[in-house]
Amino acid sequence: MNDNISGLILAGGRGTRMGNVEKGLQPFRGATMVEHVLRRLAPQVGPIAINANQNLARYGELGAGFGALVLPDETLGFAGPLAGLEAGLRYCATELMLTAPCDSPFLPPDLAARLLAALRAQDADLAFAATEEPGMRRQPHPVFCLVKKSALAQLSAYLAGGGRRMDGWHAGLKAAEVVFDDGAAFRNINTLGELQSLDEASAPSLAQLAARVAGYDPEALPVRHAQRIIGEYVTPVGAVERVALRAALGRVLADDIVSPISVPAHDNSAMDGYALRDADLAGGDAVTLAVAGTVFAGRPSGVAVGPGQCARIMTGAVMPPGCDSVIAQEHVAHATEHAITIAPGALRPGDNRRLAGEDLMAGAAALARGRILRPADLGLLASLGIAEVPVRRRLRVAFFSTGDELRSIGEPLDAGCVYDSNRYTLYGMLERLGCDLIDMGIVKDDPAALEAALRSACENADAVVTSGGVSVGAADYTRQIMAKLGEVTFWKIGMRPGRPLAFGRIASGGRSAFLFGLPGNPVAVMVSFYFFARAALLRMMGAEAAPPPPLLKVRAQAPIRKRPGRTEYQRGIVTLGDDGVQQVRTTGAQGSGILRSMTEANCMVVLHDEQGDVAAGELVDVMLFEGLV
Ligand SMILES: Nc1nc2c(c(=O)[nH]1)N[C@H]1C(S)=C(S)[C@@H](COP(=O)(O)OP(=O)(O)OC[C@H]3O[C@@H](n4cnc5c(N)ncnc54)[C@H](O)[C@@H]3O)O[C@H]1N2
Ligand code: MOO
Ligand SMILES: [Mg+2]
Repeated sequence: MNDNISGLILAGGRGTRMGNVEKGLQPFRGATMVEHVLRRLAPQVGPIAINANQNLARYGELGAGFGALVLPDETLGFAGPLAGLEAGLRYCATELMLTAPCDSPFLPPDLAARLLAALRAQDADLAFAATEEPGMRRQPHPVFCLVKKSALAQLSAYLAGGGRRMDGWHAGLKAAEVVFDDGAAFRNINTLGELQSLDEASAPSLAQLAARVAGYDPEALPVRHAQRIIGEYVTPVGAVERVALRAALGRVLADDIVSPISVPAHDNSAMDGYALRDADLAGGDAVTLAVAGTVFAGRPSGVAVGPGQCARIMTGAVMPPGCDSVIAQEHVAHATEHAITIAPGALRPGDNRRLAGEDLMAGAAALARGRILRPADLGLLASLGIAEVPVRRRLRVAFFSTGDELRSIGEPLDAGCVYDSNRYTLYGMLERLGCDLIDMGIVKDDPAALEAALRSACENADAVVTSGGVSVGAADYTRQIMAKLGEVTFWKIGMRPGRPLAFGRIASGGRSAFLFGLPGNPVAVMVSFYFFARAALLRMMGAEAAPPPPLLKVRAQAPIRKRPGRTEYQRGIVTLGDDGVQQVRTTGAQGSGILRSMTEANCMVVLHDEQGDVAAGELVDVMLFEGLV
């Protein structure tokens, strides 16, 4: 650390190349971009600050652990990095200041030391980094700059004259250019695509993940193993946006919310009644107290209550100093405007007093990141006075059906054809997860059409969900094309329905997307979605804290046939038995083409791998379709 150098992270831009997202706050390898820069820069400098013009509170929270202050530009209108440099230099209390942009998570650990050495050696006013790669022209990086505070006057004059060039302001000052040989260290991340691909570069391949599963057999893979591999392979999308409180319903919270205030802010009354001092009730006899005044909700208490006195108080009104409890007005033995009488034992010390912070204490964790915001969460955030929340951007999911036999609604149903229902169930399931959808219609069993559809889906979405063609039929080209476009694996899962499943990642046009190739049978597609795709998509949405729906134990109303060695998801109907206890029966025929079984059911009966036939009265696991919230 060099106490003679202040650090300044430049995060004041508008991130236009990232689609106006706040660059410094984008998640990257388990932290935000600005945190990566803080971690690298803080050890090289003394005081450190972040120049930002939006989301100041969030930068403040992230910087707090490094003792970093947040400095907005003093010039209006996003004048570029020089305005940040000016704000930093004005504030700077050391001889020198070192700047780095917030989108350079790999900056060199010896940046300060090397720039300082050159600045001293050449007796320069500033020193900045440059890189030289074999066969390329030398590239200056003027935002990685060590500059003397004394350069402030020249900078301010340049800005006042309308100048904006990072490499133009110091004409006339002595500048040292320091060549670093590690170009990658100065790599800045300009687009969300770059951010994502760098994040992915460190991820294990599907084959590596499969190798970690003991006894891995793609032809007979237990459900839990497939779920694990999928969960480890998918990665969350990075981008974060801030939305108004109401718009956050159903969205994934991107950051922990710490309570900025205590709720309630003051001790207050839980009843309309009289606030009093517990000491006055100590005798064990009936007590008469003089009414010293009245306290209404929404105002400071303003009433002094001495020994032998009480105050008339309304629900929610601030407790007067010295008062410990409240007696509800209907529990007072006798009351006039001026005095009340309380019978012995009518009240215990502390009754009906709500303590300041009993709901939430200032500084306490209110909501954890990764949570899907529900109605109660909106209310809780409102109670904290929070108007806007950071949420992950919506996941973009492209989906289509495959098969020559499929017809769209409105088309005549030719001989041997069926209407495409999977696209509608998929639409419903994806919409309920809160994804942005790209419905790509029906794609024929034709290699060129399939390839074009998969490429386009991959270039426009984070995830691609298809149905059909993943089994072994002669016209199923889907597998072949999927495998051609990326790392895709084809499993036979030990389950029913939903045995065949394709999963992986495909790439096209410099973009990649996770692929879920679900089986074509109308029940199989839903079961595969619920038990594989759903959790994976939630993870991609950043919803780590969203718990899976619970399994409940319910009594089987009749025997259920089940073959050991595979997981069965039978469609069930939970009802209330005559004895008032819940019971479940199956919907009857469980064929994976019988979609009616899904509409009749209100739950899935989950029969695990090792389970065999179920006797009437035995408890089975069920997962209810409808959640309350
Ligand atoms: N020899 C084998 N045959 C099959 C196996 C197997 O292991 N060996 N697995 C069976 C299982 S289990 C399933 S599930 C299906 C899955 O097949 P595909 O994913 O290849 O799907 P398709 O052949 O395209 O279609 C199956 C079935 O579903 C109907 N379908 C497809 N898409 C839709 C849609 N969008 N809307 C409505 N119905 C749809 C399609 O007409 C077929 O009847 O393979 C078994 N065979
Ligand atoms: O198991 Mo398939 O998925 O019959 O429907
Ligand atoms: Mg097939």
